[in-house]
Amino acid sequence: KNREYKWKVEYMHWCPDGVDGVVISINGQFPGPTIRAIVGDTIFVHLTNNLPTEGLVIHWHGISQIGTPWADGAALISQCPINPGETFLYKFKVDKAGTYFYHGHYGMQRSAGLYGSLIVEDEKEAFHYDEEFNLLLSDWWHKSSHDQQIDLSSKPFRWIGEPQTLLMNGRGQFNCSLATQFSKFPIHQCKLRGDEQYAPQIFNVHPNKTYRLRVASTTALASLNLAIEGHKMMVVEADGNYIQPFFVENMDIYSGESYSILFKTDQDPSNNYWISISVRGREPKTPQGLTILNYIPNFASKIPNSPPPLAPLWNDYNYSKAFSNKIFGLMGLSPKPPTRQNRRILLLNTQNRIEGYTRWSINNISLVFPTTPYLSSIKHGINNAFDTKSPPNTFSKNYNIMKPPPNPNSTYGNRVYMLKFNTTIDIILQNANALGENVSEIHPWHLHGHNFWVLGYGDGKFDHKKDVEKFNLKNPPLRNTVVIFPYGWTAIRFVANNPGVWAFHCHIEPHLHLGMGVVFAEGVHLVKNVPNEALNCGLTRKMFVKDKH
Ligand SMILES: O=C1O[C@H]([C@@H](O)CO)C(O)=C1O
Repeated sequence: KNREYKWKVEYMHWCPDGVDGVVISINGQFPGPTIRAIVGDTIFVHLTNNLPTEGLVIHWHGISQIGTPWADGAALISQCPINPGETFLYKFKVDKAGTYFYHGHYGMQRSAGLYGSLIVEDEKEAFHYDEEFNLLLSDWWHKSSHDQQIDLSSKPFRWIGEPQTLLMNGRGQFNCSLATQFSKFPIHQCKLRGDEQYAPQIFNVHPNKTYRLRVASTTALASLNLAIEGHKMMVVEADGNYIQPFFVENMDIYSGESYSILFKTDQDPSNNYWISISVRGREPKTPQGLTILNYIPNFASKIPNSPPPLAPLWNDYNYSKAFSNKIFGLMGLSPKPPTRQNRRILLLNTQNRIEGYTRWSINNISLVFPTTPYLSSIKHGINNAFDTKSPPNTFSKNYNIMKPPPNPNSTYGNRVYMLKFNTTIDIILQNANALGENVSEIHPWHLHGHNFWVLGYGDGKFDHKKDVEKFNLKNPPLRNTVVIFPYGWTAIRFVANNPGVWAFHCHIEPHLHLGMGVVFAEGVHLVKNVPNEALNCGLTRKMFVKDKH
């Protein structure tokens, strides 16, 4: 079935957390409209950019874009930014059921609120539930994304700091709390009618039923821990892939990830319960995000009679690792990886300086985008569009990942990893110490155009002998986003079988902005005609776009 949408994107006054602000809206909505489709459908989004002075793209996070790499919505990789006033057609097939989302992929437009949910239903879902809810998680700053962008690009560097508020479906509370009576800090109880833009979305449930919660995180920065007070969660889907179901009391979710969980409303039906999200992996300065699981027929205003769930300590990384290590592919439904790889690429993640600017680098190169999108410059052999030398396949064996870089200087670059079509690629993401002593941060890495198998995680420096032997080739989960833990490594495998050019990057938006990503190209000669509307910039503009005047 074809599903057709007309979207207008513009700035709009909005009050996501009780403080007046400005968001990027779609058709007057924040978050943007939810797309619901059935596997096999074709989506048509006619996207009009009504931002007065900025280009725009939208990335369909988790959709493989097989045969339509120009619709991936990664600015200057798959297409030119859509100019103000212009309309671009995103046309792509949703070929895999799952919980997805979409978001801006140019500058810091995701931080500005350009996101929404994309749900692809299966013809017949593999598990039973009575009803489902959708929960899109994000984080919110009172400083505008423009100011943040300028801060990050300043000398001396100005970090954006922690978010003011965590949002659930675009709603949070900054000046008040739903849980004052349990709070250690003096803060007002929220007095809400329920129709405020920042009033929490209440989840209404009937006792003794099974619910599916589809949860996705599009945070700009925060890693989160999600809990439903008193309710065990069975995790059944990760990034649109079946996983071996397992039970948890709370779960970590990193930016770029999505999950489905099933829970039973088997608690005392005379009470309501908290649904909470809390910051992990960075010292929290942001209050917990809260809403209510409302057992019908209780009033939604009935505050639960115990405090909100206590999150694990922000720096209890063993707790986070234990969660990640519980995720396995579902036997029978989740495909197995090829047993051998053709190429192994090691990517060292470091924080660096370039001419006094603070940047993130991969194998000592900090990514900057060319002015012509890679997809068309590679397809048409335009070889002055970017640096066509091969980027480094690895980093120095002697690099001490436990210490700040001995020489913090790196360089800007826009090279591309050319992957031989249909070969199996292993990537080892190696974390290291950042610029400060004894600091190494969490980075969730997201791959466009593919799912990959997560073969393993480890502490310290990756060892080509011992660690490879421990790879899980039996039932690794398929994902499109995976985290690297502080001072650790993560190994993934994928098959380079999707003609196109694909970004692979840290999903923390300011980190991508500061260069934390790489670009892969594969089978570009097989890519059919890229629509001219995607080429209206850089060197392709003169070659392919006819002047209308
Ligand atoms: O990119 C980052 O910069 C700061 C800090 O490293 C320097 O201020 C931080 O916490 C990041 O994640």
